[in-house]
Amino acid sequence: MTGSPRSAKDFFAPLAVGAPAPLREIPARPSRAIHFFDPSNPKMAAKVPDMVGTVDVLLGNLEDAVKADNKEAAREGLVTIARETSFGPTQLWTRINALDSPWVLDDLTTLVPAIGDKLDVVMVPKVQGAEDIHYVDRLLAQLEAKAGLDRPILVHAILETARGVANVEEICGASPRMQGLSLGPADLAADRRMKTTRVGGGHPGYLVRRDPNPDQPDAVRPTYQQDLWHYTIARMVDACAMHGIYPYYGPFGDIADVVACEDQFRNAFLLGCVGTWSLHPKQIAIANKVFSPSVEDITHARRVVAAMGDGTGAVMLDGKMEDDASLKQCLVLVELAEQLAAIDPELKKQYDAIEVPAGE
Ligand SMILES: CC(C)(COP(=O)(O)OP(=O)(O)OC[C@H]1O[C@@H](n2cnc3c(N)ncnc32)[C@H](O)[C@@H]1OP(=O)(O)O)[C@@H](O)C(=O)NCCC(=O)NCCSC(=O)C[C@H](O)C(=O)O
Ligand SMILES: [Mg+2]
Repeated sequence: MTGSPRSAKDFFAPLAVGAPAPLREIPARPSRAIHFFDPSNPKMAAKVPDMVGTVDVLLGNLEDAVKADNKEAAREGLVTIARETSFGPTQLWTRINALDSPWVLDDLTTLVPAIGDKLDVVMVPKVQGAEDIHYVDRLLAQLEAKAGLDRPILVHAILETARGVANVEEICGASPRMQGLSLGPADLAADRRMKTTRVGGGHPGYLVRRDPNPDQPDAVRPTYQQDLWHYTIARMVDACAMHGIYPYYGPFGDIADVVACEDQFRNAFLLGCVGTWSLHPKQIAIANKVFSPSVEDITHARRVVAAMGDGTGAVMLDGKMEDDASLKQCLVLVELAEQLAAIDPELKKQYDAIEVPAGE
């Protein structure tokens, strides 16, 4: 039957006859690094098979950073790579072109029939509001039905316009396909008319200065650089948590500055993000390190879990109060460690070696 009226109760109904049923819950699959490659670049494409298993997500990028003349080659290159590669535990994502571009329709109508059974997530750039997700949602359902796919392809939105940020909650709740959000700091900075020309990361001019000391009015007053992206990432994290989907940092363009890259990734991890983008092979190890809880954190978390017994009341551990709420914080880390250990043997070894003294 077609054309039946839709109500809120139909949120989880397929949007096309024959399309797979939407998922009720987005699986928490490890995605510490979403590694971008240009499928039209032969050197990058050649590296993809060997990267399987070393990174949680491989993303064939079709949008910005792919030259206009190479758009078709990138699309076809991704089809070839997807068909010829066995991805094992590594997810395959793509970033399609913007919804107002001349390429996006061909991106979706080519990729879904050709490699829809291998594609886990479609990343949609420059999402402005729920209407953009509704468009992609329906089109994907039609294409999935036509291709006879038996599981839905998920959708990930990049937050990179002021309007997108203003509509972040409705974007996250626009479809059961919504898997997560990434920050697009370069496009967002331009759209907001911010005055940084960097691709993500901080800026030395964005700072606070210590008050003058009346006793030493001429003394140097230290300054403290602030995080330009704190507000946006915090909004993303809340909107994603509210809708049961996953927030990610985005690109860190200063490939050479591995120290600041690690700092930016860690800020996002601490605020609640589950992963980030990697633009260059050397950013993968940084992301894997930062988005995997440390042995020290897991040791502490497990000690709290053990000390809290039935999970109620308050206890003292190392001079600090722990209670029902801090137990929940620790469980976030313990659950993440379990998910990562299931796919990362080296981490599993480290986490398994942790000994928690009984009876604390
Ligand atoms: C940033 C790069 C252009 C740097 O490339 P290159 O100068 O070639 O770097 P290296 O010489 O250090 O490379 C060493 C070898 O590694 C290969 N390589 C480089 N990058 C990748 C990669 N991403 N995946 C696989 N392999 C890679 C090189 O080919 C070298 O190989 P070999 O010569 O055989 O040793 C380049 O890294 C790059 O283009 N990265 C991806 C950039 C990208 O995807 N940008 C788009 C996302 S960011 C964005 O869109 C902004 C966002 O939307 C926003 O609005 O904020
Ligand atoms: Mg962008």
